[in-house]
Amino acid sequence: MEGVDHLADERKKAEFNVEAMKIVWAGSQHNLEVSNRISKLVADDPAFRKDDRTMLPRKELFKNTLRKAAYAWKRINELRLSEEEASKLRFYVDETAYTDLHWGMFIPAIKGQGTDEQQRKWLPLAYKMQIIGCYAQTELGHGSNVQGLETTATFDPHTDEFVIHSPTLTSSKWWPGGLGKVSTHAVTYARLIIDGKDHGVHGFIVQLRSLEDHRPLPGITVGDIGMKFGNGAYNTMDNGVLRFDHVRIPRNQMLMKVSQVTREGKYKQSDVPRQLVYGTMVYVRQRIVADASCYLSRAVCIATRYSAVRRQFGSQNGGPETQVIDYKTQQSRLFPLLASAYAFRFVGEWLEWLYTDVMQRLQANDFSTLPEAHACTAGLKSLTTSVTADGIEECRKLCGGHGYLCTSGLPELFAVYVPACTYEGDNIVLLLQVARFLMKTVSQIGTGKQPVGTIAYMGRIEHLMQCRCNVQRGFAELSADLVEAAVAHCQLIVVSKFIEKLQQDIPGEGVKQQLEALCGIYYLSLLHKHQGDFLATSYLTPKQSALANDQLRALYSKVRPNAIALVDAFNYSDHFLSSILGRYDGNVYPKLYEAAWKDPLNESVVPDGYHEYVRPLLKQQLHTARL
Ligand SMILES: CCCCCCCCCC/C=C\CCCCC/C=C/C(=O)SCCNC(=O)CCNC(=O)[C@H](O)C(C)(C)COP(=O)(O)OP(=O)(O)OC[C@H]1O[C@@H](n2cnc3c(N)ncnc32)[C@H](O)[C@@H]1OP(=O)(O)O
Ligand SMILES: Cc1cc2nc3c(=O)[nH]c(=O)nc-3n(C[C@H](O)[C@H](O)[C@H](O)COP(=O)(O)OP(=O)(O)OC[C@H]3O[C@@H](n4cnc5c(N)ncnc54)[C@H](O)[C@@H]3O)c2cc1C
Repeated sequence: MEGVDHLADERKKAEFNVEAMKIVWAGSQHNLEVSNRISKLVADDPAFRKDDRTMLPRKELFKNTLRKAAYAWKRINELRLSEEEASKLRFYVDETAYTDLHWGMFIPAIKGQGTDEQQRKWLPLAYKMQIIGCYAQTELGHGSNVQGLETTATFDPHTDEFVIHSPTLTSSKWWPGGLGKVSTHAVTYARLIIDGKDHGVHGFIVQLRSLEDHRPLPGITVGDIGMKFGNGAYNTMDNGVLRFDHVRIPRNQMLMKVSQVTREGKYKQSDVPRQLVYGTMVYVRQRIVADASCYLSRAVCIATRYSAVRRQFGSQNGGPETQVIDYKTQQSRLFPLLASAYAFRFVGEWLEWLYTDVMQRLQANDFSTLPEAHACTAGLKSLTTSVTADGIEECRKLCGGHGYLCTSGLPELFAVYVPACTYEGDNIVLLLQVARFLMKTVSQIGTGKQPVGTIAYMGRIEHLMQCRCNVQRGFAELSADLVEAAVAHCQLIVVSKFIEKLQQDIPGEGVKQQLEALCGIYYLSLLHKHQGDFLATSYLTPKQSALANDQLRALYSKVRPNAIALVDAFNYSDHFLSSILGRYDGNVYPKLYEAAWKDPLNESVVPDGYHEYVRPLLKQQLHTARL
């Protein structure tokens, strides 16, 4: 029935002020107001339609993305949107595009690694989109091992230029988003060679395509790497391949904040750590953590609403069957994900603060917190993206068969999100970085150095003080266990930031109580999952473990009547969710039925191909049957 809210009874059960929770989720009243305004702007504009995305062939899909990106830019300028509003617009348009890499990596790379003079030259062009850039680091042969990159940038003192070259097939740049078909420029990572000496990997601004006719410049071979996983999804992006054949660029196009090459060909390093060349990755990892809660909450919103609509078994005296959300098994799969969405929201806020703090310290030449910032961004990126990708898939299963339909919104959401476990650092490779940081900390505790920040707790673990460890010895052999330790460390950060959030003043009737329940679900479900470890190490007795499980079940019951309101607080429009199962009004069945008839296969009653391939079979069967 149109216009009826099938979830109205569920909404009436809420024991807290949903509007106040919306503010907590958005971060502030101001953020909520901007979100509401921009979300409506996008939803009301047919140019941002996306319900046909999974059905479009690649070329059409890609052209459509180009159209949307150009239109979004036009609207940003017409409406004079601020950076914050433009970024919200990109969020609600909800289509991965070359612009993500231009704004998200190309510009930050120039800002972070370019000198003031370089920034003055390149940033105004990039801000006006008079040049479009990408981040060309990964090669066919190496992604994780950045120091293994093979592209060379050889200084030619006669012409005061670098010669950028791809010496092998495996040195071809491979994967950069926006590179395949759109970017005019790339921040390209290459080994700096001066006078035969290899100075390691550095960033260079290289023009790839003509600003007149968009054709590749001499010496450049460039194209798209082909279709990726899923329909629609990440195929709106032109991930590219790029080869250089002795391409010359002026010396001043090496990004020279961290190290410089003089006119005479002298290599000089600033006082800043060379790891700042990796700074763009730290920035983007932080952004990815902030985004994880958005993707997870979206899937959880769909699965929660549908679980309240869907009924199976349990009818008494001809009454309605049981809502599947009332099954404890459904709750034990769904509610920890709901709790994780909130937990990731708060840890994302904290990480943004940490990143800003580190950047301010770097400005003042204080590099002391850089290793911790690297460990936190790498570890939390790994944890939150893994849980989110697995969580989206779990939400699909929680929706039963209908979750497998593209109209549920979940298959595309999974396909577009799952590469986050790989890009910006493979999740295991990143956890190994955290493990290395933890082992270094243990070795420093042994020398009497007190750990601070997110590792302060290690100083309170008695037996660690007696440990003497060499970071390398046994590291590879024990790396699988060390990765588990790294995950546990990151989970501890998430839990402690959730608890810190609860210590703040949180207005709104019942809001804090709901967040306390979610926080409990978050840590108790982790405790439940890893109870074997806790029991084996005697951190818990079997009795405590059983009590914790009782408490977890009690919290599921506490959250149950509030579940719909807790996902309403994410404040997602139907346009943004793009899911029949997750509709705000819960009017699922008529809309599923209606959508099926819109599928291109149903445009004709007899399908194309029937006469060639089906009818001959049927005729043959008829003949056999007569025999
Ligand atoms: C139109 C309107 C507006 C629109 C707005 C749009 C906004 C968009 C926002 C977009 C946000 C997101 C977009 C996402 C798109 C993503 C697309 C994907 C991009 C990519 O994937 S880019 C490529 C990423 N590649 C990687 O991540 C590679 C992973 N590998 C590495 O990071 C490293 O090489 C390594 C860490 C594995 C290195 O290991 P190792 O060889 O041991 O290291 P070394 O190089 O020798 O260095 C050792 C020491 O350095 C420390 N270290 C390492 N990394 C860092 C770091 N990043 N920061 C600080 N320190 C670092 C390391 O710990 C060692 O220290 P130690 O010697 O132990 O003290
Ligand atoms: C959708 C998408 C977009 C991307 N966009 C960009 C972009 O814009 N710009 C760009 O430069 N790159 C981009 N990339 C590339 C991306 O950054 C790399 O793919 C990523 O860093 C992983 O590197 P890899 O492919 O070399 O994986 P590999 O390192 O080859 O990983 C293969 C396997 O080996 C394991 N492994 C690797 N090293 C170790 C180790 N030391 N110890 C234990 N196990 C290990 C990994 O865990 C993994 O299981 C993108 C990738 C994707 C999928």
